[in-house]
Amino acid sequence: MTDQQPKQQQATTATISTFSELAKLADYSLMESLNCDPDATENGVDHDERQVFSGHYVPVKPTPIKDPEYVAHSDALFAQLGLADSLAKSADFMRLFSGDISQVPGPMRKVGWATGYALSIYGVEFIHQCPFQTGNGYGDGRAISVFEGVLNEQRWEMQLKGAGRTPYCRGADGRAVLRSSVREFLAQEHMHALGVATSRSLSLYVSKTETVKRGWYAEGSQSQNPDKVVTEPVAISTRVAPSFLRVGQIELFARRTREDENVDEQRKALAELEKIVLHLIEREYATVIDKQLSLPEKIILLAQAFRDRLTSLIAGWIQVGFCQGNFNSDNCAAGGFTLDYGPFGFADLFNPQYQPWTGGGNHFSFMNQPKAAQSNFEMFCSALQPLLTSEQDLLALDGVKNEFATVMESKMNAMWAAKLGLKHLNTESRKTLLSELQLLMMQTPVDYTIFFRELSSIPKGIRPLKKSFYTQLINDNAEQAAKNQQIETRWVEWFVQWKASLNSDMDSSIEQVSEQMKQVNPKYILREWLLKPAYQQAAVGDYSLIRELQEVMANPYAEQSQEIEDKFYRLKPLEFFNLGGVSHLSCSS
Ligand SMILES: Nc1ncnc2c1ncn2[C@@H]1O[C@H](COP(=O)(O)OP(=O)(O)OP(=O)(O)O)[C@@H](O)[C@H]1O
Ligand SMILES: [Mg+2]
Repeated sequence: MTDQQPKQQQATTATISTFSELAKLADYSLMESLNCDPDATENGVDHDERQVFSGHYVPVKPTPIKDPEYVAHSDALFAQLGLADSLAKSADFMRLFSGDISQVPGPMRKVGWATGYALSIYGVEFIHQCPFQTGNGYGDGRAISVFEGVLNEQRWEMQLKGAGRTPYCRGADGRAVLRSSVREFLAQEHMHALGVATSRSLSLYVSKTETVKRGWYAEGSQSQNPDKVVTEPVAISTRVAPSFLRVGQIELFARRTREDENVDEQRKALAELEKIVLHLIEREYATVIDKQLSLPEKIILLAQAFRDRLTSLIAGWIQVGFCQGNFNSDNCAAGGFTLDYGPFGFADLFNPQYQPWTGGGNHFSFMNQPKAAQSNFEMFCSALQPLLTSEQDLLALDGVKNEFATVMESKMNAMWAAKLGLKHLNTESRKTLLSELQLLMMQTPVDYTIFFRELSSIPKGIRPLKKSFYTQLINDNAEQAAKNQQIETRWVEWFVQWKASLNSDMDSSIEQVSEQMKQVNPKYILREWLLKPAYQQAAVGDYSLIRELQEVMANPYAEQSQEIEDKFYRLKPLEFFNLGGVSHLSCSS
């Protein structure tokens, strides 16, 4: 027997197969350094909207959904956490993750918590839009964390979404509907499978009897805004991440340091800011920032490390065709991963201005995401400033901030180069190769995923690439035919240039380069028109499409069966163009 075998056996026996074993792993020790809202009721039955003036969190008891039914769980995340699959349908587990925390065994607490955060949109602070005109009403309006603990040597937080009102609910119901919960549940795990950092999906339960009303689109509607009120079942999905700290949260405490003229209040606010920043380091950056360093040293390293993660994240989004849609600072995880799958979308057509959310505007569109991230990063750096006093430290932080665009650009270049199978895009001719490709993709237009996947096979000519062309969208008249001919000629020229670059970079076999390209150019992507039938069927109790999407989208870079290919590796059907709820959507809740 080798050394390896006993270890593997140990890993198997470490599986958590009962709820009480999971509960035993609860560990709130890091939270103890944080401040609880002094005005909160201790048992968390605090569900009315109100201003929260201070403290890092508010104890809140979730409101369970009525008659919960199991919809889905992520077997990939269960395996990573060491949870047995059988738990997902067990009574205790289901009770908690459908919102009933009243019966959990210790050391788990019978109360959850919500956090406040500030909001800035594209670098502009939003304060007066909160119901109290102070900014003290913004925060987790329907997200409630219920567990923090160490599983498989990593600390995780588990957070219910749609578990009822919190003091930050701003008059809303605190619920999430099945439609948006299915979208978020599937997208989170798909994103992980795509290799892009993200919060994860644990479980999804729906109520068999409780519904809420939401504005949505009538069948076949092309309206921009919802034109119908629909009654939808409520659901609770649970997401899991090392923490749910957002840029907006750091901003909130920084803002408070300059709000009050009273020196004592300022000092208190500064202490709260310092605590949340140290907590962020502990939760998200403990492995890269040494505990022994001084506060200013930690802060500069934190800014650098977050910049590194955030720029990689955005390059990852562009790589896979993802548009977050609403990339405000409150939807920007300070750990540098994807958070809040509300108005998101995976692009069918390549369009730099792709923006699935009708309320999002151009500034959060597909290719503007690097800029949106930069605004969030700048707000993050400004929020750290009150903790630095020396000129030298402030200059160092400014340096980290100012280099964002350069770092972002180099990550984008590396990402495009990888998608094209090239080693770099550093020369002028390579840059032209990329810009001409982007222009051609728009003018043709092409399906972003299918194009790069077909290119990854390194074809001999452009014919296979045409599989990605949306020629169906183009009018068939003489003028258009002439244009198409010109575009075709430009494609051929582009292809010849690309092949020449590929050959000049090639130091391994063509098969190896093709294989590498297939590792960054997914074959399967969670398109909105695939999600729609899945949540529609789920609303009538049929979860089979959700299961199928879970399986297919868990292996987005793999070749799968012919049947799967025929069904999922397809251009967007014509009837889905301009369709409300598919091509575009209003808010997501
Ligand atoms: N039905 C609702 N009830 C209470 N609050 C809500 C509801 N829908 C949205 N909110 C709150 O409005 C704010 C903005 O909504 P947004 O769509 O970004 O959030 P979300 O999808 O609920 O949140 P998250 O960022 O936690 O994924 C958030 O603070 C959110 O908690
Ligand atoms: Mg949000």
